[in-house]
Amino acid sequence: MDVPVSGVLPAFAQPGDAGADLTATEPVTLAPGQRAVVGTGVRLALPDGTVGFVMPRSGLAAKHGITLVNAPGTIDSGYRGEIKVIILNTDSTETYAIAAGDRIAQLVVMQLAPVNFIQTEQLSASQRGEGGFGSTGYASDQEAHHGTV
Ligand SMILES: O=c1ccn([C@H]2C[C@H](O)[C@@H](COP(=O)(O)OP(=O)(O)OP(=O)(O)O)O2)c(=O)[nH]1
Ligand SMILES: [Mg+2]
Repeated sequence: MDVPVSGVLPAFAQPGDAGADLTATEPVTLAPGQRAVVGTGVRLALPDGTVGFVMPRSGLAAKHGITLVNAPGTIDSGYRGEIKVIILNTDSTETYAIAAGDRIAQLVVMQLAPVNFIQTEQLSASQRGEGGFGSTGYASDQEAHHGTV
């Protein structure tokens, strides 16, 4: 799909990538445990029926403990403001310095199913039923299928 962009163009690093990289417009230094809202300079007009998700970059996460507080951040199709990244340094000892132009997150655009929420008295039956939160067990050899929480 074509997505009109004003300002900075998100860029795919490789053909086939799901996420297009988002870069910081300004330098930011994050002390251990500190978060910051960082501009990307990207403004989009996502087509109706699509959503953008701002996702962490796994390299920054694995090497430096950098993640996003609200991962994934949701970009509504009607949003025309600057995409911002709510970045967090989870490392307990190391400060992390972001320079202007550094790739700090990635944008994944997806198509949505149209949804109408309809109030009802009774939901259809399913095999899972109300089971969740580990109801099927935690590992292949552990107590699986022991019912609901
Ligand atoms: O990581 C993010 C998350 C959101 N947004 C922008 C785009 C999105 O469309 C808007 C609102 O986001 P969300 O609905 O998650 O925030 P909210 O707290 O519910 O705000 P609102 O009342 O404006 O919906 O903020 C960003 O730029 N970056
Ligand atoms: Mg909202």
